[in-house]
Formats: sequence, C-alpha cells, structure tokens
Amino acid sequence: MTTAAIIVAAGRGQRAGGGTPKQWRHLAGRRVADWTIDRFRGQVDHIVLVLSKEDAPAWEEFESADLILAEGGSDRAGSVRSGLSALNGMNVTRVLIHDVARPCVSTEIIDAVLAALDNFPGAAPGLAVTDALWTASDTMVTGTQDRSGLHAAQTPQGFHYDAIVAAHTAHPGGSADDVEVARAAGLDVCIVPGDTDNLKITRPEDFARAERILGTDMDVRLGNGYDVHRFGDGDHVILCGIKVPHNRSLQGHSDADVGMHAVTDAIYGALAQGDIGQHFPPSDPQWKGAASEIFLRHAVELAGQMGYRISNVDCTLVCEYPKVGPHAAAMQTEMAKIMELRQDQISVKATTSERLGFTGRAEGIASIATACLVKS
Ligand SMILES: Nc1ccn([C@@H]2O[C@H](COP(=O)(O)OP(=O)(O)OP(=O)(O)O)[C@@H](O)[C@H]2O)c(=O)n1
Ligand SMILES: C[C@](O)(CO)[C@H](O)COP(=O)(O)O
Repeated sequence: MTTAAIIVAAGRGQRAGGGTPKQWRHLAGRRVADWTIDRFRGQVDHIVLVLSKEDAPAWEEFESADLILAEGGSDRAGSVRSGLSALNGMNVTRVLIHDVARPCVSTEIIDAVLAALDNFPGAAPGLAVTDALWTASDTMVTGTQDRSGLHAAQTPQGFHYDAIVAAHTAHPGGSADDVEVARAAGLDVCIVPGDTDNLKITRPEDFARAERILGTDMDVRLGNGYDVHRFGDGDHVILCGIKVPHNRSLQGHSDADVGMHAVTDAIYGALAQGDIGQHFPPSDPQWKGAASEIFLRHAVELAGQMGYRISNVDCTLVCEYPKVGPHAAAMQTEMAKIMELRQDQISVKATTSERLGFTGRAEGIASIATACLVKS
C-alpha cells in the first residue's frame, strides 16, 4: 500500500489579510506551511505540495526538499486535481488531501482517516455542530436551522487514489471540498472524529489561536557542545566538513573536525544522550581517521527517532588562523546538506581569543555550538 498526502497551498489567503499569503506567515517561530508539511512527514510515503506560480521563492526552496511540487489551479479543486496528477504512475493507493492552512492537525486525526480507508473509499474528520444555527438577512435573524446531523468538515480528507481521481475528473466544478466531489461520484465517505484544534486559518484572529495551540504543544530542547583539537604537522584542517588549507593540521582520532564535533555534541546534549565519545569510543579502531559526518548523521538520525526535529544550530570556531570567514558559507552549506536542513538553519562563525590562551598561542582550535530541537 502506498500512501501520499497532497497539501494544497496555492491560495492567496485574502480573508486572512496581512499582505503575504497565510501559508508563508510565521506561527510560533515557523511558517504555517512548514508546520503543516511536518505533520505529514513520516506518516505517508510521498508528499505533494501544490504551489501558486506566483510564489517563486517557495518553488526554489522546496525543489531540493523531499517533496513533489505541483502547480496550483484557479480554485481549490483545480489545485487538488493538479496534486492528483502529480502522483500519476507512482502506484499510489491512498491519498490524503489537506489544506496548508490547517497546521495544527494531529497525528491521531491522520491515523484515524487512514484506518477508516481500510473499510471505506473515503474518510474525513468532522465535528458535530454544537451551536444553534440561524439563518439571517444582513444583521437580522430570520430563522433557526435544525442542526441535527450537521457536521463541520475538516481535512485531511482521505480517499482511495483511483476513485478520487475518477471523481474529480467527472465533477463539473464548484465543490466545497473533496468529500462533495467523492459523494457526487457515489463514493461512501466515513466521518472520523475531528478536533476543534484542527482549525483552518482563515481570518486574521485565527493566527493567535493557532499559535496558542502550537505553542502549548511545543517541547523545545537546547543542547551545547564544546570541543578542542591540538595542532600538529600538516597542510590543512577540516572544519565543519570543509577542507581549509593551513600550515598545520588538527590532530585527533577521527578527522579532528572540531566544529562538527561540537555541533554533534550539542545535538546529543539536547537529547540527553551523552556525547560523541560514548557513541563512537576513541578506543575503537574503526573510527580512526573517520569522517566526522558519520557522527553528525548519527546524532541527527537519533533526534528523528526520538521525535525531534532540529530547528537550528549555531557554531563558533575559536582560532587566530586559519581565517574562517571566507569558508563560512561553504561550511553552512555542507552541514545543511548532511543534516538535511536549510542553510538558514545553520550558523557558522568564528572569533579569535585576542592571542590569549591556547587558541591565542595557535596551539589548537576550540569550538562551541548550540542546537535547538523541537518535538515534531
Ligand atoms: N486556488 C487555490 C485556492 C485555495 N487553495 C488552498 O485551499 C485551502 C483552503 O482554502 P482557503 O482557506 O479558502 O484558502 P485561501 O484560498 O488561501 O483563502 P482566501 O479564500 O481567504 O483567499 C488552502 O490551503 C489554500 O491554500 C489552493 O491550493 N488553490
Ligand atoms: C476543505 C475545507 O477545509 C473543509 O472545511 C474547506 O471547505 C476549504 O476552505 P474554503 O474556505 O471553503 O475554501
């Protein structure tokens, strides 16, 4: 069984105001779209992100990520059709269609929709209406609507892939959601319990509510790392994965990448999982001369296994020479690649120690790093 999620993110968010489409605005430190995409990572085999062609920077940014990109349509249904087409030929059996504007969706809701698809061709979260419903003309109540059997529809709405493709192909347009499209094609759709927290950010005041929900959920961990390697004979050093020409080399059991070691220890520290020496003992000959990216990859994987994503790392190298500035961008790019993060999540900077102490006497290089991890 192959499962995909389509996140429709091509809307302009006009009711939310604010100038920038709501999916690119920030909530509790991250963009709405980043929260939403992360909710589906690890839950499905493929994620399709449907973008407006007006959002050029997003196309560039997400192109290198583990996402399939598709171009949005003139309305939500058009964007969904585009997302479905992007999955053509990929042997997808089940698809979840979700609004990017619902960043607080829970794992429980996603699991419930997927479980219901074992028995039905369609399933979606709904909330039984609890308020009385009025009909109105302008500001005047004109009547009361019977609310029995009424539900507020949420996403993700899940379907058997071939069935929803056929349903969308046959539909004349103008649907409120994919459940309406599915039902018009005769598909049964099961309602699973929705959640009031799974709100769709629609109006300006919804941002504060979504931020409260995401903020309460947040489990943020900080870790620090510190490392020192002494200079010996040689003609280069490896710093944060980059070979930098120098008249000395750093000595160590591995490749002595003092910067990467500090970052790795900061991640282990945030997880309360010891340090590099514990995971890769220097007494073990297999790590002699090892590339430090092995250690960093391990720490990143461990974070993922424990349910944390790395929000950012900041690394400071302390040395008089070599000068780090000209190489800092390459170091950030390299560590971002290894850690599967964006470059703006990695900071590499340097300072001298004003010729004081062992770094000032050029006996070695020290490095300190901080990592911030957030429970996904
Ligand atoms: N042409 C469109 C229109 C909407 N959507 C997506 O459909 C979802 C639900 O739509 P809505 O909340 O109405 O979002 P917007 O269309 O962006 O908002 P507005 O109607 O206020 O402009 C959103 O994730 C939105 O990005 C889309 O992908 N393509
Ligand atoms: C699909 C949906 O989220 C179900 O509630 C909703 O219909 C989409 O938003 P819109 O405001 O109706 O465009």
